[in-house]
Amino acid sequence: MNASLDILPLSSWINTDGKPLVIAGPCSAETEEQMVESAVQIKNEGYAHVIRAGVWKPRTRPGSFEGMGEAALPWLQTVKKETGMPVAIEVANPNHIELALKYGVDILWVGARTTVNPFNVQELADALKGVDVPLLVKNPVNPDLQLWIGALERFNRAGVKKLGAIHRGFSNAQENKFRNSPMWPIAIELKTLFPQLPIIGDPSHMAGKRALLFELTQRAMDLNYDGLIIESHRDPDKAWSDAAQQLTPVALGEMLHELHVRKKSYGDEYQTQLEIIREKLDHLDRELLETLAARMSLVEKIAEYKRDNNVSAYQVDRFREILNTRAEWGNSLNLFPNLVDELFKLVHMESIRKQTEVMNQVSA
Ligand SMILES: O=C(O)C(=O)C[C@]1(C(=O)O)C=C[C@@H](O)C=C1
Repeated sequence: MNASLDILPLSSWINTDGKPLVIAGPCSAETEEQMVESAVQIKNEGYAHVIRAGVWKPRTRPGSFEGMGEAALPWLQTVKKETGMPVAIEVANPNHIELALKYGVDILWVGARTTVNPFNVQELADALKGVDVPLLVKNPVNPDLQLWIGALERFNRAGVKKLGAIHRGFSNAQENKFRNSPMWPIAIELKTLFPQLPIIGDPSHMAGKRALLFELTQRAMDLNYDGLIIESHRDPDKAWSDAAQQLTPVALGEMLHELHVRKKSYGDEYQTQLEIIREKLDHLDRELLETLAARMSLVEKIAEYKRDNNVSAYQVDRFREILNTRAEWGNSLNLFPNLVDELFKLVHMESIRKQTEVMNQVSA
């Protein structure tokens, strides 16, 4: 894909002493007292760099608490005064941006339900022209990487260089363990395309419940995310929104303490050892591809034979047999069953594509 983003590194706009950025705070700003008390407790735990709060809440259905709106913004000024920490809120329209800037909000984020709509995103981007404020863009609710990239591009083209992405997971069509499925490969692909783009994990919205927070947070660290945005409330069970997924500031501190924060690399000796193993991997990958290419030429041979005899490309019985035997072989080699299953489904799809191409070739 031909795309590029001209962005500044995270460390140029916030100092985290080389640690992952931690943005913590209540789902919603409910009262000034709740906001300040939650923020002071978070500050006292010593792990967070930024206090978050929801001021305007996009809710699935009307009637639930939709945020305190502008009234909550002076409370965030009090939070800044009491803690000395920067504050971050979600914005969904140009008016939100204007108010956030008027009240000195330090970092903005765009929610998943906004990222999904390019008209909306463009309006926000236009409102941010000439404004020097860091902006984090949540993934769209649907698993569409292009839409996520499109939103990042719109902001970047409007001149937003202090830019990052928040991975909050994707809406589930069916019952799922997670409130929003992480679908990690989508975020990995984003990072692969834009290595300089900071990625912040949002385990709270992926999890939907406290019990799942740790595994998601650890996974984000294992994938070398640049930071975390986590909901924390002085009294989570009494929270006006997202009660089940919020942690007390102390519980959040305990959870972060348990976390293994991974490094990107580790010294010369480590690097030398790694290079030796990577060389072996290069060799094996090359062999893997040569084997695949040899397999494809046999598949092509079958295609010609099938074409001459007018036989269909797809052979269900043979494909089922392939899946079963390869699953057994994989099992005996200690390979993860999904890997073997998906690999052969992918290889088979390519066989079908190639065979239909060969079989439908108009002869010269
Ligand atoms: O065995 C065949 O008939 C093939 O064409 C090969 C192959 C394969 O890739 O292994 C491809 C398509 C069929 O559906 C089944 C198997």
